[in-house]
Amino acid sequence: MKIGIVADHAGFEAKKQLLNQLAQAGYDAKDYGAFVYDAADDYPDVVVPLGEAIAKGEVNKGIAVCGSGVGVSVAANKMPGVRAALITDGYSAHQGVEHDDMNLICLGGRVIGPALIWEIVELYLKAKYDGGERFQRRLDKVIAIENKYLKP
Ligand SMILES: O=C(CO)[C@H](O)[C@H](O)[C@H](O)COP(=O)(O)O
Repeated sequence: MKIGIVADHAGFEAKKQLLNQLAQAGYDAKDYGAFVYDAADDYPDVVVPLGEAIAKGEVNKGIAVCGSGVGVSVAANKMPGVRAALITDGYSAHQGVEHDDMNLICLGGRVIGPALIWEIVELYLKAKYDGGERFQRRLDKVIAIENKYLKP
């Protein structure tokens, strides 16, 4: 499984810590930026390269961190193929993958601490899409919305 990670300035420290934790746990994680701390960077610029990598299939699961997790999730959900959600608890971290095939988890570096972030990320990465009939029916409806409103 290929993992991609991004953060703006408000998630920069959390990303650094996560990259270490992911490497220690044996995950193949690629950093898509920001590569230097810049208090004036903007979450849409930061999340787009990861959204593109998800859309192209270069990344199976993404992690995006900003201050609240709201900005990156709003921006990323404008990109076809990206199913992003702001997650603050363990249940949603795995259920979002199992039921909804979430492929980008968005976290608030100013909201939740490092221990909870890692607990959430581990649950997210270990979870697999269930693929059951009702989940696929709903996902197909989400894809139909995407095709109607997001694609030219
Ligand atoms: O948290 C966010 C909103 O959802 C943004 O992504 C930014 O991290 C936040 O707005 C940054 O705030 P700052 O005052 O510019 O540091």
